[in-house]
Amino acid sequence: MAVAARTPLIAGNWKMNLDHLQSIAFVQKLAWTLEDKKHDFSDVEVAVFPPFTDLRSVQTLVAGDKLPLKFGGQDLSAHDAGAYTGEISGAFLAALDSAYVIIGHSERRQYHGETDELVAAKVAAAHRHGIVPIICVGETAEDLEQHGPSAVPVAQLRTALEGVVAGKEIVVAYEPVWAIGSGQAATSAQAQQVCEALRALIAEVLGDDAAAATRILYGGSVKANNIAGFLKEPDVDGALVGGASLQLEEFASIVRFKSHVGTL
Ligand SMILES: O=C[C@H](O)COP(=O)(O)O
Repeated sequence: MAVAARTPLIAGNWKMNLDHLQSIAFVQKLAWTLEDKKHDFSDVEVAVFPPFTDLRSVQTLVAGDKLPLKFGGQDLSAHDAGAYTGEISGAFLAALDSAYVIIGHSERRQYHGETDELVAAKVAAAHRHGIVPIICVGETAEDLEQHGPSAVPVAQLRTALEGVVAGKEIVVAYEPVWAIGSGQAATSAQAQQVCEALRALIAEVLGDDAAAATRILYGGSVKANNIAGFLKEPDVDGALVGGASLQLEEFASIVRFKSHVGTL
């Protein structure tokens, strides 16, 4: 399939790490490090996903210092307002200038019982508030053994796409559950195989133009020493990084993956 140019996106999911003071220090240092290395943010986009309690601090810093970093929430509510204790509305994330929101991360599915249907409702909520959802899909080791590499992620995405508002941007993150935090990343060929299947599904459901424009990220034990291998694959457009996004130099090196080409 001929694809349009897609700006790579390196997204750092901090999970439940760094409080609001630590977030300010980290974002400042990350911006300085990338500026020092003359990183071109229009060439490779960078986004961080702090805990909710950090978002206002990060927004204030990014806006005040006019930093070219994007940021967003790690989740949002399917509801917009009301008696939903503990939930965070997409309206609140939008009011803090969140560009993106992560939806359906495997840890939300595993520890909070999130279903594909709820993920679809959250995708719709993100689009109602003008936030680009990063829709996470991925198979467990058991799924892989029983159903092969693409069946479960494709089925998860098929349902999630029911929440998409026509014409609005999405990002998809393929994260094999067995690769998350395990130190055992998928091979770039494995990532490509599933990302290609996900792009074919997007073409089937949303059309060829949407498929060509949609960025598909790989996530799962991404490090500075394997990122360039993933990004050389035609259907991998970036990475959703967990543990390594908390290590300043490592994350900055992942962002600068183009400088690793030739070291593979
Ligand atoms: O959202 C990020 C993923 O869960 C990957 O985490 P990891 O890079 O620590 O394996």
